[in-house]
Amino acid sequence: MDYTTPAGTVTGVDGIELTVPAHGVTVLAGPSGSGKSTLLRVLGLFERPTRGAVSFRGTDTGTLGHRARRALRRDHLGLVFQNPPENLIDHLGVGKNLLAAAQSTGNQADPEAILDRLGLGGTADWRVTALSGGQQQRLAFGCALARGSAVILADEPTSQLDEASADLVLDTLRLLAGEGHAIVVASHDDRLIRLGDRVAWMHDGRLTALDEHTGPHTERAKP
Ligand SMILES: Nc1ncnc2c1ncn2[C@@H]1O[C@H](COP(=O)(O)OP(=O)(O)OP(=O)(O)O)[C@@H](O)[C@H]1O
Repeated sequence: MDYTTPAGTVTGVDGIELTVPAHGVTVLAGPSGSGKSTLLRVLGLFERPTRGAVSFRGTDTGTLGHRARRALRRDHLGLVFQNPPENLIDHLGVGKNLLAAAQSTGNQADPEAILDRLGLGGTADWRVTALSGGQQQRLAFGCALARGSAVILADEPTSQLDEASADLVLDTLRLLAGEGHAIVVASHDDRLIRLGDRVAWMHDGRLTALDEHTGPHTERAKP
């Protein structure tokens, strides 16, 4: 993925070969500037790669037109940004955010049931601004659930949160992965890296190691 800048061409990621399984948590890890967010945007079909291909369930998304890509993104992919308020519609209440998310894909959703599962029971009538950052972030994952997103992509979802709120987001990721969603998350957070079923280590825009994790979650060393 190349970017044209006043200083010349900058390569965000290059030569990445990665298969994201339909279930479990895949963490994109690596230092700042290693290409995690770029890869997430390419996987989330927000950017077309300059070279190479991104396939979803066997379809090369490069062969799709703009509308078909947008429909695929809307119906199957949920993106959760780093900054909690960016993920929500602030003039709608908590429950209405979930309903709006479900309606955007023609899905049926039970806001109360989703809120209960996320530990946010009883907040359906609250304004989203009355929720803490961690609660807003969990609601953003709830919106991806309401949309019925098979793949949920999240960029540094714990970086703006205190430790206790981040813990609750980690619980939410475990819950979603346990319910059969594919989670792809870019993060520096060691606890999130330990939670991953697989960790794609990145450096200078390249994939340097893929750490598959099959047993109970344990500490893992950075390559
Ligand atoms: N829109 C853009 N225009 C120009 N260069 C970009 C753009 N997006 C990313 N880059 C460049 O691509 C490289 C990878 O950036 P990226 O943001 O993907 O890294 P990152 O690992 O997510 O970093 P961080 O952890 O700091 O968010 C960097 O050199 C960055 O400057």
